[in-house]
Amino acid sequence: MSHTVPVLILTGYLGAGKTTVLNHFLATGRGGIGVIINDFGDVNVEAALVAGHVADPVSIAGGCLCCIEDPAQLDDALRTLSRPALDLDAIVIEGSGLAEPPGLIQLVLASTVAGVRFGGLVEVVDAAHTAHAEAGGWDLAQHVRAAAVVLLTKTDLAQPGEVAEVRERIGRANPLAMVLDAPHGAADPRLFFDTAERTVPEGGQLPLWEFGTSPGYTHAHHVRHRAESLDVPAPVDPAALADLLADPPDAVHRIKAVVDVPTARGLRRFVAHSVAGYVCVERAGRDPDAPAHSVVVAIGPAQDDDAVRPRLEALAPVTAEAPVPSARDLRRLTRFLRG
Ligand SMILES: Nc1nc2c(ncn2[C@@H]2O[C@H](COP(=O)(O)OP(=O)(O)OP(=O)(O)O)[C@@H](O)[C@H]2O)c(=O)[nH]1
Repeated sequence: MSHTVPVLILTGYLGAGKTTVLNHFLATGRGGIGVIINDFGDVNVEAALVAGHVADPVSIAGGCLCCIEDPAQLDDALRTLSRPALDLDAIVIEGSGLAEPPGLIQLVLASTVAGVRFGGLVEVVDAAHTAHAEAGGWDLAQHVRAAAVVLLTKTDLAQPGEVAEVRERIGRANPLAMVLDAPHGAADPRLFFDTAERTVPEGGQLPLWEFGTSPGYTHAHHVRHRAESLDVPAPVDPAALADLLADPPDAVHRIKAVVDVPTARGLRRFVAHSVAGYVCVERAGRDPDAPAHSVVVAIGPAQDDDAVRPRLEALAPVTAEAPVPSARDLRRLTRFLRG
């Protein structure tokens, strides 16, 4: 049989921890891994969050892969990454936070690229924010049903009893899935390969592909979400950003930002995340000669009244002439720094 590269699908609601799992996997795993990333918004921020761990993540932005009508973009990416010269052990597709697992599986199964095969689906579930995700239209049962492995993140933030309850609900929806705690993405990378190995079912094994081809499955377009973004050649106001992250408009579940902030010692770059108002900020390196650049994306269930745009616009531009933010304003952002 000719060699085919397994394609693993990584799904999970907005901010569940997919990139964290992927980065942990890439940092601790062995072998060559190709990565395909799908951003829901037009601004391609996800690749920057994975970059540094992998040579060239292939990025598909501007919409959910599971909704695209023309799969050529995905096939192009799979064709590129499955070239024998690259000799990759696996390809991981990180779905956007809105991707429906069956839709993605279907897409991989329907791929015309001869060098790949479907290698299983790993669903990442944020154990601390399921209620918020469900309020946004995410459906736990629907998401875990097609998974071979379910990874529970944010177990460190969950209330007592919350993790057990989520586990129990997952068990009811998909008794055959392997459910594992993966705080801060810490899952054994071998799992991914094992998942790939288990795609040919033996006695009772979940026939994963059926979820992608089941005649009973019609792609229900996910609850309409809106991504608003700010992409400016300028630094942002750290205090306004801290306020937005910690107290986002109701319609926003997820914010991710890669921003420059002016300080007394020049521009500093930060990566910031907010999931249901839970904030995490990290420092990032920047080329001192590079011009200022800030990207902020806010995503959530669409609502008619737009409270999001003005909050984004309030972040920037911070011009070269503007006074450097006070140490107090800077601390409002840096108090969320991890470690
Ligand atoms: N405390 C805690 N934070 C976590 C854990 N896993 C992920 N995070 C944080 O949650 C935030 C979102 O994580 P990501 O990995 O970017 O989530 P994602 O699912 O890729 O996000 P989208 O691509 O926007 O859907 C980041 O700040 C992570 O550091 C965890 O187990 N515990």
